[in-house]
Amino acid sequence: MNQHVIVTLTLNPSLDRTIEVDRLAQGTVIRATSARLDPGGKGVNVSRALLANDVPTAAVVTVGGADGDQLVHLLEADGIRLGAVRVAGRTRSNITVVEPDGLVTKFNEPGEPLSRKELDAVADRVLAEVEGASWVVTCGSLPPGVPTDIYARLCEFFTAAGIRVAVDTSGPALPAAVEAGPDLVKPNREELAEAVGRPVDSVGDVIEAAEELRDRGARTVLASLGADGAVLVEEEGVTIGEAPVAEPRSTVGAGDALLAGFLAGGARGAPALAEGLAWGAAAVGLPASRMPRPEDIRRDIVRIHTRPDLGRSLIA
Ligand SMILES: Nc1ncnc2c1ncn2[C@@H]1O[C@H](COP(=O)(O)OP(=O)(O)O)[C@@H](O)[C@H]1O
Ligand SMILES: O=P(O)(O)OC[C@H]1O[C@](O)(COP(=O)(O)O)[C@@H](O)[C@@H]1O
Repeated sequence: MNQHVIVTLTLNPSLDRTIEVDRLAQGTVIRATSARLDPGGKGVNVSRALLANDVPTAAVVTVGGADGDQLVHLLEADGIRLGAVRVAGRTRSNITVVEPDGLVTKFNEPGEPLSRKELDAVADRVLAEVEGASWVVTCGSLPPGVPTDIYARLCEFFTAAGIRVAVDTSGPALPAAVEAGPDLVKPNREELAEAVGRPVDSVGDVIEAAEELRDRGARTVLASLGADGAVLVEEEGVTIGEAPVAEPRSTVGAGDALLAGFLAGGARGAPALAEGLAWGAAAVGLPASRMPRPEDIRRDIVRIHTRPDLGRSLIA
């Protein structure tokens, strides 16, 4: 029975290698103080977070080469319901360097091209998973050469089939998907600014940009703003909140945890934004891209602003 499963699609997943260093300095040899390997990619992380919190999920991913085998191995070890589509190109590795104050520097590989036949196989695999699903979550960057409108086309297809679609992507794929009328988009500040073609410097700017994406087709916009929390703009109005983290450990995957918590909250009838903020904050307090478990999540730190200051400048 597939009822209420949240299906994620990651066309460009990764092995996420995270190293912690005392200080990042270019042109020197730096000894890492710790190293960790996680399965990665935005949809993969959303599924990992949902699974860790007992929300039914399935992850569809492309996998290639020995690194693809390792990705499958890591996800199977986690117990994720996996739709792995074998492709010719090697699965990429993304490297994150974390400094003691939680400052993150990321090196994301572009990934390898997917052929038309491989894309058709991915679409077939998603179709096999989605029957009766509550959401399809299409996530992450597109590998080189993949048509920019692929998320838009998937969105039109699944929306017509009565399945809600969430999109978390960057670059030209985001505005293209917005036009296709997804139920939810989750841009971060940079992605939002790029999508509207102007800077987003204050909470008021975020709301204006999110409203523009709604005018263009997105039903709901969940804009994530790092340490500034998140802004939800939907038909019912605007909700703004944050969940402060005293000692950030790693922000990698925080956006994915926010999105997973938001979807899980909605599915459980809990206030979705508050749940997303609690999951996002919990992810920030954990090393590398570790996804929070129930015992990591503190709902008491979430603040929903009833009288937000719309002129407030964003932190960074
Ligand atoms: N330094 C931080 N302190 C507290 N929460 C944070 C911090 N960084 C990120 N978050 C939480 O994680 C969410 C996603 O982070 P953000 O950087 O906006 O997204 P992404 O990871 O997609 O770029 C934020 O909306 C917020 O809830
Ligand atoms: O597809 P992209 O944009 O290159 O992002 C992939 C990376 O994003 C992550 O999903 C982390 O996401 P965020 O830090 O943006 O929340 C990593 O697991 C992965 O390495």
